[in-house]
Amino acid sequence: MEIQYDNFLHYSTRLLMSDALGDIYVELSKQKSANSRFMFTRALLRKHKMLVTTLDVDIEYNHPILSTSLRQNGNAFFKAKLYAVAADMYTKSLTGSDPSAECYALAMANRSAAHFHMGQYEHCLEDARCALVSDNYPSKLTYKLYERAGHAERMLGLFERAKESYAVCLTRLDESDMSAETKRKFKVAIEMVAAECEELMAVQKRTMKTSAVEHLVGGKNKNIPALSAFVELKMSKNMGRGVFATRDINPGDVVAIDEPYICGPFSNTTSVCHYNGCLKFEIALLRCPKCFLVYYCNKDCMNKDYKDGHHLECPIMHLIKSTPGITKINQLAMKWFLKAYIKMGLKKYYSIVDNFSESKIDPITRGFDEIGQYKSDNFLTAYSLDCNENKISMDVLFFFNCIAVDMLHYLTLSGLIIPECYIGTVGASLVRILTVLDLNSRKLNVNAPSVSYRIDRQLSTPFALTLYPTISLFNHSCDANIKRSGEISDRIRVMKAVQPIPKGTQLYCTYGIMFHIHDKESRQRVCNDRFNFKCYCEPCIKNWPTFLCMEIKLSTLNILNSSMEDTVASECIKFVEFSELVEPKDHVQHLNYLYSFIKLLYANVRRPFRLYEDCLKMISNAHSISTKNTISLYEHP
Ligand SMILES: C[S@@+](CC[C@H](N)C(=O)[O-])C[C@H]1O[C@@H](n2cnc3c(N)ncnc32)[C@H](O)[C@@H]1O
Repeated sequence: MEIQYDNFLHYSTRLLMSDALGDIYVELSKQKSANSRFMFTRALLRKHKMLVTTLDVDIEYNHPILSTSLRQNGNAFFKAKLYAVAADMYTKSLTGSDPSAECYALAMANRSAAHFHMGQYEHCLEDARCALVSDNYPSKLTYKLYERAGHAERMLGLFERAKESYAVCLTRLDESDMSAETKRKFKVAIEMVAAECEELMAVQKRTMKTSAVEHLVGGKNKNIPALSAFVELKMSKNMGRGVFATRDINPGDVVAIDEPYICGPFSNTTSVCHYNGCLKFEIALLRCPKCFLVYYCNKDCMNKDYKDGHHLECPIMHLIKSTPGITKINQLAMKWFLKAYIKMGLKKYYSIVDNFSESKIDPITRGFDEIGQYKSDNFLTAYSLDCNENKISMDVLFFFNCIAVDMLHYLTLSGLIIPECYIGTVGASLVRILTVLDLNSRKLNVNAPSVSYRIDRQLSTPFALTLYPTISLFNHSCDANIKRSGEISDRIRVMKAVQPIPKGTQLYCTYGIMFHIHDKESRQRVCNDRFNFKCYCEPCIKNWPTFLCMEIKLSTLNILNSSMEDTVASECIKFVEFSELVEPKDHVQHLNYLYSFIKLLYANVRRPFRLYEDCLKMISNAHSISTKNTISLYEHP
């Protein structure tokens, strides 16, 4: 099996070097419960001194005299209008100073001014914001930073934000040591630019596109509010629980609108707010002034995150980032654990995870609350999602236990107090959280122009990792009949039917593998290696050919209903003409035509059939640009 975890051999190699690897996997498999597996692993890592003993990191930077002199050199270059050289000097000054010291904040502020003069408004904002969160920036100069931030925002077209910055600037004027007359003139100038922003905002509003609001077909499901009323949960022999249609569902129908239970940044992204549930894009985020590793769109998110657990996570961020496994999953697991633990308190958290026993629950009602509701914002719903804890091999399970031991140990060093009698259960819960995320977490990508402020800065990479508990109920098919709709950066995820789904049929999404692109062997390998299951979808069972080997012409072999042959043949000719004439960006305007064509083929042609797959692709692509992210989650007509 291909291992996708970083540093997978980290723990086993260290044990091997201490001559202690022995029969560890056999011993682990003998442990009767998840708690005892965790305690066994913890004892082993402790015995072989594999746990860190201190949170201290050796960073040698605090040369205030050198820093100050470099900054003063920078100021001289700045005065001579040599802004690039000045910025370089300020950077050198920053390198030598303690991030919590005044000289650091001053160098940052001065560099923001240099960036402004070079027309680098995004960098200017980044630096200005960084100086503003410092407790040591002189308050008599704060108005200047807000003025500069406002100017940079105005240049970037962020008029509303600029107006806010100017407003704060005016409130900080009293702290300045300007003369009364200078202050008066300064105030008039700021009020003028703020009024200009107001006018530009009005123009922006007039030219903004109106957004569509999505609704679940048939309204909300009574028991699973993020799903449509036209579906139900049912068990199937090969796939466990799954979502089935209780009425005919048409292409374009919305079948799920889900919000993440938990979400976090994808690796070191610095353009999206790290606070769970925000994920707002910003040009210049605020950095946590202590760990410098977490970014926020504003102070409110920073404060909320601190309360949700960042105060415990902050001193150990550098350790979490270097823990083996998948860093972003480890980080998300830590976030999830702290959020739940802090919200519920130790006793309640302990009792919930201790009472949870997957084997004792009816699989169909797993994750439902006491009043029969399955809600994506509920801890137990997310916690009871399908995970591979009982399917993964012992070496992988040992690896996850080691990560959980490390993470819990960091937390105790960071000040979390967990009595010894609770450690086994709490540690085992962390292993479960890690495995749930490993199977169910999804990437949130970005490649849409609307999330990038500059055309030349368009991104196409994952920016967040998320867990959607209701969408995780959908099983996979290499021929998905539902797909996500809207921009791929939308936090609220909308799933729409892309094919007809007759009553009684299962709704399938894709876990990233599609029959028309990947052959059966490679699909089965990914399902097995990445998700630990053997795929039982129709294309796998019937070994459907990939796109290039697919039937392209109509014949008696693929026509299901001979009385419809002529109609289907003439519609196919029209469709080919359509594909040649209409550009992909315009398919969205022809969705009703595409829906009717795919319905005609679904009823009359045996699959796989090339034109059906072409039409399916067009529908999926059109869905990905046909909606915008103003979606009301729990409101239906
Ligand atoms: C995200 S969960 C889907 C919901 C899950 N069936 C449940 O009972 O809650 C993923 C798991 O469903 C099963 N599964 C999903 N798609 C499958 C497929 N095409 N063939 C076989 N099993 C599948 C596998 O056990 C997989 O680990």
